[in-house]
Amino acid sequence: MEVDIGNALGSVATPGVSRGSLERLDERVADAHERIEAGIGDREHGYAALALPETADPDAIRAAVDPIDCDTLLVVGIGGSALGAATIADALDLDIDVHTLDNVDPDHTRTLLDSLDLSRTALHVVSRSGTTAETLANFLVAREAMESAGVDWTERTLVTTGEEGNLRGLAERHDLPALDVPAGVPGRFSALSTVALPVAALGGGDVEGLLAGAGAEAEGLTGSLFESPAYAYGATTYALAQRGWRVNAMMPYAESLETFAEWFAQLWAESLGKEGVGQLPARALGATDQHSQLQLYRAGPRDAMVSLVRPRERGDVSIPETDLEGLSYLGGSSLGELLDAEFEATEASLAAAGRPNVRVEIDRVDAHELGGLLYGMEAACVLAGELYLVPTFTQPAVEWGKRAARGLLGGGEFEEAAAVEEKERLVVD
Ligand SMILES: O=P(O)(O)OC[C@H]1O[C@](O)(CO)[C@@H](O)[C@@H]1O
Repeated sequence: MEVDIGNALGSVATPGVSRGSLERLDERVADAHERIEAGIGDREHGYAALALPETADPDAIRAAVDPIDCDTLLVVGIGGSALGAATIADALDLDIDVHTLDNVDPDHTRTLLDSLDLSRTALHVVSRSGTTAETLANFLVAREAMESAGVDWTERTLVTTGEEGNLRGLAERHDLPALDVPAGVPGRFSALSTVALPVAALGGGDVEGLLAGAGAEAEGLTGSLFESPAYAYGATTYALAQRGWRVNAMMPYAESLETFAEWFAQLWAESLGKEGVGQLPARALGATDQHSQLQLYRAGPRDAMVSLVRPRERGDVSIPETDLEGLSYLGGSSLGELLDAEFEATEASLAAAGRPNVRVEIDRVDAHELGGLLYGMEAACVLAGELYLVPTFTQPAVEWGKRAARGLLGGGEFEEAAAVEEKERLVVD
């Protein structure tokens, strides 16, 4: 990935980041890089994610999926246990249909299961903890649907999970093919592992290409934001947040990268949102959200930076010549040219309003470039966590709600459940 931070500088954005500040910040980047390298080398919790280009084992993943013959894959997982696979499936041309069950909306789950030929569908059930309620509930519902359809689910279910937990027990009891989640890799950093790569392996995708792209980005991690695109992105977004730009709108200009923005949102929010700091990741899509969100990013509170992402190469569709009044300027050009013009125009429009934005470019949306983009954003996030001085690899704040929900469902005594009952009420209807 290539990162252009020109429109984050003080000469463009108000407030922006001066070159002097970037140079001073680069001293901290050098220290942080040493810390990160040491963590990678020692396979420390969290940092181990940045070793995946070396440690992931495509052959083991392929061996696990080889027995499974399907036209459709249903990924049953949530958060980091689903978003990586969904991003890969959305971006790459796979020869299977991929659906994700990453919520417990009864209508959606029912409609999706009813729409599938379950005899040609495989399940990939993914949970690092092996205890996540939504994932296990959806698995039980999907399994029952397969049984009702007379389909032997044990023939078509792959599991990725930790050493312990309900899911591990289930896999052993039914002798299901099971992959281990990589040690020391939090869910949101696990796209390039046994958590998400099976979708590429099952769908004829280029698993080695994904890892090679990530590896190339890893080689680019030097101790300076002026040399490493990932660190340039991580350091600049941090510096902008310090100057009040607390929202980061991730805006890819490719439909195939829409889910990437969702994946990025978990990475950025769950890693950096703690101890009162962090940046709110907003999901946007270019050019579509120029016609919905851009007004706010250009003229709303001075708190939103925009990250514009695009592939330099893409297929294209020419726009037919027309003599329709006012449209002849479009005739003879192409949708790709229009999209690129929109990208550059939006970038310039934000700059003209003194609103910071960062450009992220990849050559094209393929396995290699996607691997590099995912890895680059993970490394950017790890660096930003070092600069924010927060524990990047934990997410303690999500546990309160889990205990409350479990208590409400009779899954044990939890004071949080009681707090739900005591909700303050001022109902207007
Ligand atoms: O893989 P698991 O343990 O089911 O967790 C799913 C997701 O839930 C979280 O723990 C948040 O609740 C995320 O960090 C994680 O990606």
